[in-house]
Amino acid sequence: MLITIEGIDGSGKSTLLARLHELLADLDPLFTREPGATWVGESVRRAIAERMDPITEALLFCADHAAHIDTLIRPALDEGRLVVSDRYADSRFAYQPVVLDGVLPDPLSWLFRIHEGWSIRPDRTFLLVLPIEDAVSRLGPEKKREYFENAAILSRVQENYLGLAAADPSRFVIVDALLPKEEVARFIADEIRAGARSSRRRPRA
Ligand SMILES: Nc1ncnc2c1ncn2[C@@H]1O[C@H](COP(=O)(O)OP(=O)(O)OP(=O)(O)O)[C@@H](O)[C@H]1O
Ligand SMILES: Cc1cn([C@H]2C[C@H](O)[C@@H](COP(=O)(O)O)O2)c(=O)[nH]c1=O
Repeated sequence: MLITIEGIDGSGKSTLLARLHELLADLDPLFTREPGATWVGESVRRAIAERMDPITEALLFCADHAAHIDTLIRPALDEGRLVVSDRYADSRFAYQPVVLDGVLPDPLSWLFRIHEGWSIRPDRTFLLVLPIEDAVSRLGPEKKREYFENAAILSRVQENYLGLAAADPSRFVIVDALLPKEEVARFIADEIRAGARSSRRRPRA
């Protein structure tokens, strides 16, 4: 079963993942992330830091996703393991349309087409949602942030996430990221456990 955790910068994903490691340890999940689970992720970080052109950046994120699926996600799913990824394809569908706005006529369709035929659809996606000003204040001083991490961009990214969730309500679970950390983690851990139990009863398609 493939679970993904999504949300804007500062929504609490890393904090949540650290707690899920403890709460779900008995299920022996593969915890992984994008970008950064493969060496391709290092080129992505470099592209972000150097403000490479947006198409190069988008394609590097996609290359990281392909390598991530090939080397980690597919093998783990084939072994029947639970996989929990901190960011996944929806990060592309939420962030890159903002960065590619004005560069391509229809960035989201372009991104969907690039993923077609090889990406693996998550079984469930938990989307952490919070007011932009809370996310930005959690991120700390402006000069230390990556260029995505400003209120104007994050507000558009969160709108994109909410659009994706509205279009796919059976996959997305929207979670109030202002709730106390422990409440967020326990709610999501319980949902993952319930999903894992029912997927054991169902053969994989
Ligand atoms: N539910 C919460 N309530 C209050 N503060 C929180 C909550 N979750 C996380 N935080 C705090 O918000 C800050 C950002 O959290 P975290 O690094 O987990 O976010 P993130 O989504 O992983 O960000 P990024 O995508 O930029 O890596 C941290 O200081 C963390 O302690
Ligand atoms: C996977 C992915 C990520 N991003 C952005 C989102 C963040 O601002 C940075 C780095 O991710 P982190 O986990 O918060 O450190 O990259 C993106 O724009 N597109 C993507 O596909």
